[in-house]
Amino acid sequence: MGLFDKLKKAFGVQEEKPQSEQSEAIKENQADEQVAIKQPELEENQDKTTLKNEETSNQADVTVDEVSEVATEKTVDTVENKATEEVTSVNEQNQAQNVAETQRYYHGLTKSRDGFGAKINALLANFRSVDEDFFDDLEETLIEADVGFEMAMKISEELRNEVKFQNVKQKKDVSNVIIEKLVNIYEEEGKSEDSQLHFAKQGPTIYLFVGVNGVGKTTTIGKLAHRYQTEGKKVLMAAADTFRAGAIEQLVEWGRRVNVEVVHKEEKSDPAAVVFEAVQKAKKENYDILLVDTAGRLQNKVNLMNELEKIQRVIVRELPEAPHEVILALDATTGQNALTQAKQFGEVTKVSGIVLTKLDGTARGGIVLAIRNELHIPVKLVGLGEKMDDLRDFNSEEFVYGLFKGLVTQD
Ligand SMILES: Nc1nc2c(ncn2[C@@H]2O[C@H](COP(=O)(O)OP(=O)(O)OP(=O)(O)O)[C@@H](O)[C@H]2O)c(=O)[nH]1
Repeated sequence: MGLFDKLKKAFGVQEEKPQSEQSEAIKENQADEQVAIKQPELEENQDKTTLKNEETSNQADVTVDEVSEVATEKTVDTVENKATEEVTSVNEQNQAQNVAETQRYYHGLTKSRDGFGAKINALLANFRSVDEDFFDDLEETLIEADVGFEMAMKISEELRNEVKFQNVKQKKDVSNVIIEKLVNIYEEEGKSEDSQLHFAKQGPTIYLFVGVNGVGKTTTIGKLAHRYQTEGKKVLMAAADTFRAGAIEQLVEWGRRVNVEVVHKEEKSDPAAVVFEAVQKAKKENYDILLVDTAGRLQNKVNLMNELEKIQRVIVRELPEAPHEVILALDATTGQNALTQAKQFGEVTKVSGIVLTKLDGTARGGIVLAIRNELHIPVKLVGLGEKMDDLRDFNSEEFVYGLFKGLVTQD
């Protein structure tokens, strides 16, 4: 089933209620709805549970082969019950985690969802017939929502065809077709995208963070350090943004807050020297992961390129497979500016993934679609708030649900 069909199926739950009751029902029954959204996964989990139960029960049969029949029945019963209880509890935990994840995305994308919904509704309210003026307005609306110029043109073109072939007759069909196109193009473009964060097979993993000041790079590094530290990993950070004294202090402060050591030197020292020291320490003292903050001065591209090349040379000399990720931090609230920054950074270094920060603070979540369609760099992490655990692995489906929930209507 395609992503849009899943979306329709998931949102079908709301459609059974009258329009006026919907918003109240959404608030009250959010948890129920999240479970409904996850139904295919639930079914899948239940299948797995049955499988596991069958395996456990087979193992139990072998164990009790040599004992008396009565004892056998009792033992099998106990083993089966215990196994079922254990699997059920794992299942419940998974379900709870899925619901929590859906809710995070849903809340984190409130501004974007409302902004996008309002734009589409305003557009639909303004036109009587689907004519050329409508298509002009549609293109403008989509560009304003930051889905990107190319995508806006593509959707407008495809909608023209649908209208021509009479597949679109009513207003509600129009908004469905717009979202269907957005979702389908987004899904199609992401087929070969790898949104996983990669780790070293052995020895320390190194992530290099790039991005201009103020985008939330240091905050992301701090949040990630906290995540890995909580998972029991040995984490180290390197303050290789030596250009600004403030940047060093900020990372040191994060280190204090999350109880992670930070390698740093004085302001204006050679960033590659900081990285060299940090990599040596990570190797010698068996750290699992090293997170490197760098200065993102795009104003002087040649300097930036030289600096990043030197840092990477130092890393590769010590650990030939590293860095395992070069992550570009982009601020979602800056819209198209973020795309421009990504293109410029792409010219100076090979970026393996994007962390899109402050997604909770923007009404233009469409930027995620534009990044995929125009840049082909996977978004690997998203910032959905200021709290430490508001940094999430990017989940494409949750994102689409969170952005379009309530905008799709049933036939
Ligand atoms: N709402 C929200 N705020 C965020 C998020 N990520 C970062 N911020 C805030 O954005 C502001 C700037 O973040 P910083 O980490 O200081 O930005 P940074 O300084 O780019 O990093 P430097 O490149 O070192 O200058 C801070 O107030 C953060 O709390 C997010 O996902 N959501």
